[in-house]
Amino acid sequence: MKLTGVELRRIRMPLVAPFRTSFGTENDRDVLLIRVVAEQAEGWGECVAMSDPLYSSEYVDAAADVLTRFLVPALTALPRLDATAVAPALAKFKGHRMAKAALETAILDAELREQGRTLARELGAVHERVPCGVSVGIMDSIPELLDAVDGYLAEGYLRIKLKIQPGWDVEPVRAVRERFGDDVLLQVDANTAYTVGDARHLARLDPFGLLLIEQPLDEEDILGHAHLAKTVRTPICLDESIVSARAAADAIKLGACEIVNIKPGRVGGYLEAKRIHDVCAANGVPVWAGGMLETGLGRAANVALAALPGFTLPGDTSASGRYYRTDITEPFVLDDGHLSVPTGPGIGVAPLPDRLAEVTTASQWLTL
Ligand SMILES: O=C(O)CCC(=O)N[C@@H](C(=O)O)c1ccccc1
Repeated sequence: MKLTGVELRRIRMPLVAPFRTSFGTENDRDVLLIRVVAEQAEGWGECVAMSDPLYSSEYVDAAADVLTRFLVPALTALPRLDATAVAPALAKFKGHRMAKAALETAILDAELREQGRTLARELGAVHERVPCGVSVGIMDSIPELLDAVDGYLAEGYLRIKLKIQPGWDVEPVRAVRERFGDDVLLQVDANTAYTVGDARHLARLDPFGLLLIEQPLDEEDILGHAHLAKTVRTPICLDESIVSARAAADAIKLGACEIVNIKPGRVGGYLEAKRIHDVCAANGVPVWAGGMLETGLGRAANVALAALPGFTLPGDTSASGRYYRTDITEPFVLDDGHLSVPTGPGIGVAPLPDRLAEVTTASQWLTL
């Protein structure tokens, strides 16, 4: 593929409601999109970095900078450019996996559009629609939480994920179980808010039949999670810790997790995400698709990934309306608790020009 130009497009999308996690509250998303223009087609990628380095070390301004100064120039030096050449060409730059993922996705989207092939097919998808879960933030009160969960269950979500932190964990889980019963698929996500000294406290979640406890400890505390697994019966799932297929293999071998949340932005792109899926499948470890409040662009690609055979748990692949009143693509709408895998070439969706213009805050054209 011959690139003729790359656009860095910044958009601001208000959330339908504040989204609170153990590391902060999001009221709107400042999103960096990448559009690559090749001779035969163009492609889009969404950078999932947040505005502040609170989920991981990455943040949007840094992603825009590293793309402009290092990542995009490195690609223009390549004799032959296709999606599989991107990660090797960028490997010399340390970290910045979300920025790298967005660029690789845009190249992959353009390449697949040129060939008339879908991302789902490219990754090895085996389903045409995927079961959807929903992530529920930390709330000001238990009644407010129960109302939110009630609404999501009424919308048809097949799995509830509750954000937890010290002081908001056992009681909210108990309240949801008491109100909605034992059959609701329920899991919790701590976003690294606990320490291994909290093992006995976290074991108090065991009686509630949770699917998993997601990332209770620091992302670098792999052995801490392995130790925790000896005290807590509920399966441990890792998110922030799993930054590559190698990290997944190590964490599994060390007994640090029984389940993995795969987020393409966190691991450097959809090709690495597929490799993590394969490593987990080889070890009998179920995976599910995580989310980073993506617009319809990232959402489309995540739904394609979630259709791979090893994705046996509902993901955070919620409808567009979970976060945005109006998406920048045709909205993803829940149908009987599922989202359909896009069938168009590439990621299968593109921004609606008028809608994109409404939310655009900046645009930078990188000539190559
Ligand atoms: O449904 C979604 O897209 C969000 C799912 C979700 O809870 N994401 C969490 C996470 O830690 O997994 C998150 C929220 C905000 C920022 C980063 C990550």
